[in-house]
Parts: sequence; C-alpha cells; structure tokens
Amino acid sequence: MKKIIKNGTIVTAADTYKADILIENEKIALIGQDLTDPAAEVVDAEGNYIFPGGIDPHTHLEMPFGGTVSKDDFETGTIAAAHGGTTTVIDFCLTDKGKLLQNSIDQWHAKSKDKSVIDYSFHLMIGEMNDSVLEQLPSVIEDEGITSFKVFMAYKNVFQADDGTLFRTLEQAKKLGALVMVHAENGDVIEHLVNKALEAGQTDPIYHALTRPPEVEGEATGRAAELTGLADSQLYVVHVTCEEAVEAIAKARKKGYNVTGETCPQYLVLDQSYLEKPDFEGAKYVWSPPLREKHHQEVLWKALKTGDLQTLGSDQCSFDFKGQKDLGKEDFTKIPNGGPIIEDRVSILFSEGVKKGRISLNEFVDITSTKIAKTFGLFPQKGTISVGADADIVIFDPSVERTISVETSHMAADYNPFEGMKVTGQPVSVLSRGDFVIKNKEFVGKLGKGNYLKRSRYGELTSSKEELYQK
Ligand SMILES: NC(=O)NCCC(=O)O
Ligand SMILES: [Zn+2]
Ligand SMILES: [Zn+2]
Repeated sequence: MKKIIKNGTIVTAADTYKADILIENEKIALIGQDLTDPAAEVVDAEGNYIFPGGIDPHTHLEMPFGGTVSKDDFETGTIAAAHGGTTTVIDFCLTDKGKLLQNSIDQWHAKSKDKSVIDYSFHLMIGEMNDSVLEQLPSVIEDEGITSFKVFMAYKNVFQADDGTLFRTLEQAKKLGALVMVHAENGDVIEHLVNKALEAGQTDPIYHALTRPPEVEGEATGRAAELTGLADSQLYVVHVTCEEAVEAIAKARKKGYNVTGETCPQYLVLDQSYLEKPDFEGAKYVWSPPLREKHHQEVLWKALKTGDLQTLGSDQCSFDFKGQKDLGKEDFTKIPNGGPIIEDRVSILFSEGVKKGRISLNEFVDITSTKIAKTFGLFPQKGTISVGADADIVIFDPSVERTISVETSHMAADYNPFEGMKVTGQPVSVLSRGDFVIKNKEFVGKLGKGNYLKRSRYGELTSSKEELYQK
C-alpha cells in the first residue's frame, strides 16, 4: 500500500528540510510539499526527524567463534537492528582454508534467508591466497555481488592471514573492483605477549587489553596502509580504537592512498577500566582490539569529524555473560571476544555525537548510513532519501530521554554493555522497502522479509539514476 509520511524533517548527508514523502512499490516515489493521495496511508511524523535507514557494515550474526557461537542470529539480530534504526546489515561470511568459498557463502545464505527482517549482504573472509582462491573470486563478485574481502591480521592459528595473502588480496581487489577490509592488529606480537602474561599467572580479563596495546594496532594499520599504497589498491580498516591507528590512517591518506576507517560505539564511550570490574564482569567488555584508555576517545571523535574515519559499525558479536563469556573465567584468552551493540549504534552516535555538539546532524547520517552505502556499493539504492531510492526510512524522535538497559533491549544476550547509560533520541517507526518493521516502537515485521543484496563493484554506483527512475 502507498504511504505518505507527513510533517517530518528530512535529514540526509547533505540537507535538512521539511517535506512529505510518498512511498510506492517499495521506493520513494515523490518528495514535496503538501502531498496528497486518497489511496495512501498517512503517517504523521510531526516533531520527528526522517533519516535514511542506518546501514551496519560490520556484524557477526550466529558466528562460530572462541569455542562457541555468537548469540544473536539473523532473527534476533536484525529485529534488534531495526528497533535501533538500522535497515541493512553487512555480515562477515567466514571461510575455511582449502574449502570452496561458495560452500561458506551457501552456509551464510542458509542461516540468513528465512530469518532476516531487513535487507542484508555479506563480506567474504580471505584466509589464504592461492591459484584456487584466485580462480573463485570473479564468481564471488559476479554471481554473489560480494565486493568486499576481509583479511584478519590477528587471531593467530584461527583466522590470521599472512602479509603475502593480504598483499595479493589487495592486488586482486584492485583488478576486480573490490574493497579490502582488515582487522588490523599484529597477531604474532599479541601471541608472544599473551604467552608471557599466562606464564606470569596473569589470567584476569584486564590482561586481554594489556597484551594487545595500541602499538600493535597502530603497527598493523600502518603496514596494511603501506601495502595498499604499494598495490595501488583500496583499504577499509574495521573497528579502529586508538590514536596510533588513526595516525597511521591519516598519514596514508595524506600520501594519497585510498585508506578509510570505521570505529564502533564501544570505543567512543567505554574505556579500558571496564575490564577491571570485579567478579569477572570485566569479561563483558572484552573486544579485539580492546577498549582503550579514555584519552583515545576524543581522538576517534575528532577523526569522525575531520573525515580520517568515515563510518560507524557495531561489530555486533554477542555472547551471554553466563555460559559463554565465563568460558574464560580461569584464562582471559578463552573469553569469547565481542558484545551486543547492533541496537544501540545509531542512538549512541546521535546522543553522544549530535546532541553533544561533536558532529552535525548531516554528518551523523553520513557516518551511520550514506558513506557506508557509497563505500560498499549500495548507493543510491540505500543510504539516502531521494526519489527512486528504496524506502528504508527511520522516523526518529530526537527529544525522548531514556536509559539503555538489557531489560528493554531486543538483543538476545543476557547483558548490555551500555547498561545505565542515558541517551537522548530513539527511533519511533522504521520502514524497510516501504513496509513498517517497527511501528510506534513495536516490531511488526516478518521473518525472511529481508532481501539479500548483491552489491556493486567498488567505486561503481548501484544503478544509474535513469534506471532508478524507470523502476
Ligand atoms: N571484535 C571482536 O572482539 N569480536 C568480533 C570479531 C572481530 O571483529 O574481530
Ligand atoms: Zn575484528
Ligand atoms: Zn568484527
């Protein structure tokens, strides 16, 4: 059914203005003043902002990791994402060395297809580069529309790839039109520091942070950036946490290298002291890279403002405190890394960023949606409010004050790392391709309604404006 959203203030990465939006056949059909259509349902957005749906470029839903499987799957994870104002997720498809890439992709399709309530896509992990992988990559791009490859520089003996693999992936990405993403930490140095800590009997959660200092992230980020310059390729550094890594990215960008970076809400508002909470509670705050000392937070905010970092991902990878995080009670290396973030990503950036004057409203939309769509080959189908784009829309109340709590969140894990944090603003209603997924803060979507998105090659537009108007 057609809809007209009335009386709201539309905010895109470029503009802020009052207008009505007509939605028809899943798309934005018209934007204008005083729109009327007797066949349309009228949605009153008085007092609210209208944002393009958030895009989360970094999720790990139902992912086997650390001897267990992340708790939120494509059902609970995407429902929570929608409550939080996100209408597209790009999840990391893991691969196994020596096995066909397509097998892994098929597994990821199987776990998402009947569950996702919003649109979704995949990045593909590259763990090794050899003739067989080289042969398979063109069809990953052509047939699956997967145009971003992820290389882990850490997690030795699990996901870690060597520098040769990273460099050859960068070369292939350049040739094929894909973007290389890196988890940038020096896994070999971390392994050595971890062994020394364990030998000294240092087993508490805080040693997770102390054995992965900012220098190992800065070094790996700089190395990946230099290899990108050498390959004349393109790089996206995920979950940047610290000054050392921001400096490495800024230096590469000054040299004209195509290096971009993402940070996550946890690194903007939580710090290393959380890992020292008593009764093993510090395990709730174990991420890789780890939370940093507080002074790094302002560096990250500044980098989002100046553009050395461009995007915000959640790195959603949730585990229960009881039964999953406590696998590491006697040994911090056994604590599954990650946390439940997907629902609070957009609100935290609005509250801590826009409301506190660190970024503008339009920068907020860019960082949580538009820039991500452009970077990952989804623009202008996603990431903006314009005629012809998918009607992925968030009606957002900017004035409501609330406290984040596990009691009111929709993620499956048994805690929320932002418990007790006061935020201003909340999505009221969220539409995915013109249908309500969230209406007046209630979930009204349907399992399996989300479409798998094939993405454009790096740097290409999803479709020409002409094609969009014809649809
Ligand atoms: N970040 C984290 O601690 N867990 C998820 C896996 C990853 O992104 O490295
Ligand atoms: Zn990572
Ligand atoms: Zn991650």
